[in-house]
Amino acid sequence: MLIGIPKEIKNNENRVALTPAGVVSFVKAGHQVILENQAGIGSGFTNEDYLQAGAQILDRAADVWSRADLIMKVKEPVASEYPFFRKDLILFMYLHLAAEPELTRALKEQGVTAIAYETVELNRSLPLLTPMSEVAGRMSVQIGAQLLEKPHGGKGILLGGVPGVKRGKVTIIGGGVVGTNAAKIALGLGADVTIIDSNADRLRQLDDIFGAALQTLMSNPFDIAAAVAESDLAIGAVLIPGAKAPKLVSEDMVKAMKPGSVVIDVAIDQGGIFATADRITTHDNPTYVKHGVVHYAVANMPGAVPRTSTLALTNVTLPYALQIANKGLRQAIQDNPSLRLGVNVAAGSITYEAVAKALGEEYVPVEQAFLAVRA
Ligand SMILES: NC(=O)C1=CN([C@@H]2O[C@H](COP(=O)(O)OP(=O)(O)OC[C@H]3O[C@@H](n4cnc5c(N)ncnc54)[C@H](O)[C@@H]3O)[C@@H](O)[C@H]2O)C=CC1
Ligand SMILES: CC(=O)C(=O)O
Repeated sequence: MLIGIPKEIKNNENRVALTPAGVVSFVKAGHQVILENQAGIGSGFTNEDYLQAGAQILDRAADVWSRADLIMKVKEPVASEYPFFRKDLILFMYLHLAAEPELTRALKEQGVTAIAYETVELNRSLPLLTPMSEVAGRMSVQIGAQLLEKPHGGKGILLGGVPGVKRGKVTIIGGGVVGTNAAKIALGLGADVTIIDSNADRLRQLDDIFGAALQTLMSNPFDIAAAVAESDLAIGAVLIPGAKAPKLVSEDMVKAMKPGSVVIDVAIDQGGIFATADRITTHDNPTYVKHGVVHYAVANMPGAVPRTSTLALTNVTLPYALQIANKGLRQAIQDNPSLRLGVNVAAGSITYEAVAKALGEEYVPVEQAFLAVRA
């Protein structure tokens, strides 16, 4: 198979979908890799590194897209990439389609097979989302702490406090991978941390992990409102796989926060859980102020720490990509139910139920979608 790696073009997205080590694995398995000029440079990998690994470098993105059978990227295609879509193309990358109706339409119209990293599922976990959630969870507190500083628009609070002065309050809504990693860093800084989740078993696990240092709360509007109102930093970390994020924090709840408080909606890639996170921001211009509260809503947070993120992401995506290349797509998804769950669009249909529901469209199981084409 011919695997294509375009350079990421989203704002400040410095990750790349394949490392030179990944190229070696593909080449050893009898495949070819074509890479856009300088695609890896933001992550510290030069053209020379890729050439030595056995890849071919092409100058133009259009050539990579038009020649490859399988395009691996990190982030979802942006509008200028839609013209590259074609019927026999396989895409493997983050897609977040519940929040991307235009992209979904373009994929369906062109008959592309689109596999989303974020819905590949193994033993009730999301192995291709996990490492980036670890990164974003840790970053959320690092960034929140900085935004709370006065020169960054915050109320001038040091999250850990100092002896004789109260520590800052952090509320994390969603206690999965992002939430747990945010809690780790916030507790490490000495903050007063509360995690809210709708899953009682998850709250028990968190209590076992962190002990009395962490306050756990069951998710309901009353407790969310009370916790958010008294937070210096509130973090959105809820996920219902494939679906649009539920708006758990209303505009009134945000209005009840003190001026200079900070909201980091990590779940913005799925639409966000704060009603006031009404736009996606970029690393160039990451914040805006609404009701006196500083909001951060960057959908590609790990793109700012690309060296760590590229290595962590490609560690987990490569084995799945190799299965697609070695067996062909249809055999690979037949043999591996985890990978099958990643197929969001195929043969002109939406093949992931939560995405179809979020967009108000018909859901067609992937086998049926392929059969319809053959018939
Ligand atoms: N902005 C960015 O750059 C990044 C965003 N993300 C996003 O962060 C979000 C969270 O991801 P993960 O932590 O990996 O997901 P996860 O599946 O590990 O955790 C989600 C948690 O939300 C909880 N939850 C579900 N409904 C809830 C409700 N009504 N109230 C409270 N909790 C509820 C679940 O029980 C679960 O513990 C996702 O949208 C993911 O795509 C992840 C990485 C980077
Ligand atoms: C999860 C995701 O969308 C990201 O890492 O950018």
